[in-house]
This record gives sequence, C-alpha cells and structure tokens, in this order.
Amino acid sequence: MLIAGNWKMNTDVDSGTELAADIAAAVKKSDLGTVALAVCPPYVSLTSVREALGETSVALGAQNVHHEDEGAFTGEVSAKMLLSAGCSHVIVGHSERREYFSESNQDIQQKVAQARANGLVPILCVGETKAERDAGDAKNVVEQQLRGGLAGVDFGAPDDLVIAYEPVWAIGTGDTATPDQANEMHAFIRGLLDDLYSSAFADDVHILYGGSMKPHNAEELLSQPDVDGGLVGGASLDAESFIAIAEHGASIQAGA
Ligand SMILES: O=C[C@H](O)COP(=O)(O)O
Repeated sequence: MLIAGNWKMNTDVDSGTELAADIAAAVKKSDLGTVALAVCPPYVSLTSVREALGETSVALGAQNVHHEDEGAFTGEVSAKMLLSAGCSHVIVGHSERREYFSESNQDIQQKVAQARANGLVPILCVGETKAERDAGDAKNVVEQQLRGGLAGVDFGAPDDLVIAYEPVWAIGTGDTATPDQANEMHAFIRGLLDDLYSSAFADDVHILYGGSMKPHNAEELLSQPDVDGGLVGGASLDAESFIAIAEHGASIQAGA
C-alpha cells in the first residue's frame, strides 16, 4: 500500500519543512508495517522537506514536471532538477492541471514518458467529472485518460508506475466516492493495465484512490481489494491525519 500526500499550492518553505518534520517524527513512532509513504510539496520546499524527512523512508514527489530535458522554458522544472532535489515520484495529469492549465492527454503522455526516461515514478491521475459520471461516461473518460497518458511508454516493473483514480467531483468536496464506486473503477483500470502490459504487471501496480480521503473514511476505502492506497490532498496537510490514514492501511494489511 502507498499513501501519498499532495500538498498542492499550500505551505511555504517554513511551514512545509515543519510539516515534514512532524510527519517524520510521527512515522518513527508508528508501526506502519509495509505501508509506504510519499509527500509531494510545492517545488520551492522540495529540498528542505527532503532534509526534514531525514532517514525515514518517506518518499519525495513533485506535483508536475516539464516534458523537455532543459532549455528556454521560463518557469518550468525538469525531471533532472527533480531528481537532484531528491524526488523519486512526480504527480502527472492531476485534474487541476487538466482543468486550470489545459493539459491534454497528449501533454500528459509526454510528461509520463519524460518521468519514466529519467527514472522518476509518475503518479498518473485519472478521473471523471460529475457531468461525465451522470452521463454514464465515467469509464470511457478514464479509459481515454489512461490509454492516452500511457501511450507508447513501457515500464520495467510495476513499481515504476502509480495510477491515482481521482473522481473530480470528490476532490476537496467531502463528497467521497463510495467504496464500491472506487473499487469498481480501480478494477476497471487494472483490466486496462492488463490489456496494455500484462496481468502480472497489472496485479502489482499501485492504484490509489484520491478525493476527500480522510481518517474517518480511509478504512472502508483502503479495505477494497483493488484500492492499493490513497492520494490525499487536504488531510495530508496535517501530520496526524496523514499518519492516521496510513495507520488504517497498516491495520488492514496486518489483517489481510
Ligand atoms: O491529489 C489529491 C486529490 O486531489 C485529493 O484532494 P482532497 O483529498 O483534498 O480531496
């Protein structure tokens, strides 16, 4: 199981470093078993967060990456820069990037390919809007996003890729997908990964759920057979909540 925190455009360098230090301290006190953690702070805090995480195994991720290696792209950040800051993961294709920055499936595919080429694990986000779900189009949209985002990219091992299913209507709204809705889409995504790669690969890829995951609903979501963790927004901005979600994951795994 993997629990990843997406801090979005929250925290400055001081508060982000403090949050990372709180998470590191909580991790040392908790028994999270085999549950892996990652945090994805804003770019400006990456190096100080890396330092604050210290010797813990909490992985560092970024929230975006440019698809070119380097050059005259003012304001952009490359995969190599992320690696040099200590990142192992990068979120790609978050619905906020799709909506507010007009990222297309083709743009996202280029970012996935660039992350992969540089040894970063892309956390590829997919998910439908409320209108798309109401129109009965959710699976179709997710399939296009998944096939579009992964087109032509090969992965050596299942750990080289993470998928996050984030229904747009559940993000930041408190309106979480039901465990059945989440599991149904996760199973569908796993079937697509089987078709694109292999069943062994599909079985082992982490498929995270994102969208108002909180300590009070984490257990029912994480106990679904095809839910392998969470991509947590709001609740990851509080070390106690973030670790509480991970602890739910650990107790589910311990009982499995
Ligand atoms: O990347 C994280 C998701 O957008 C979920 O955000 P949320 O937990 O605040 O709903």
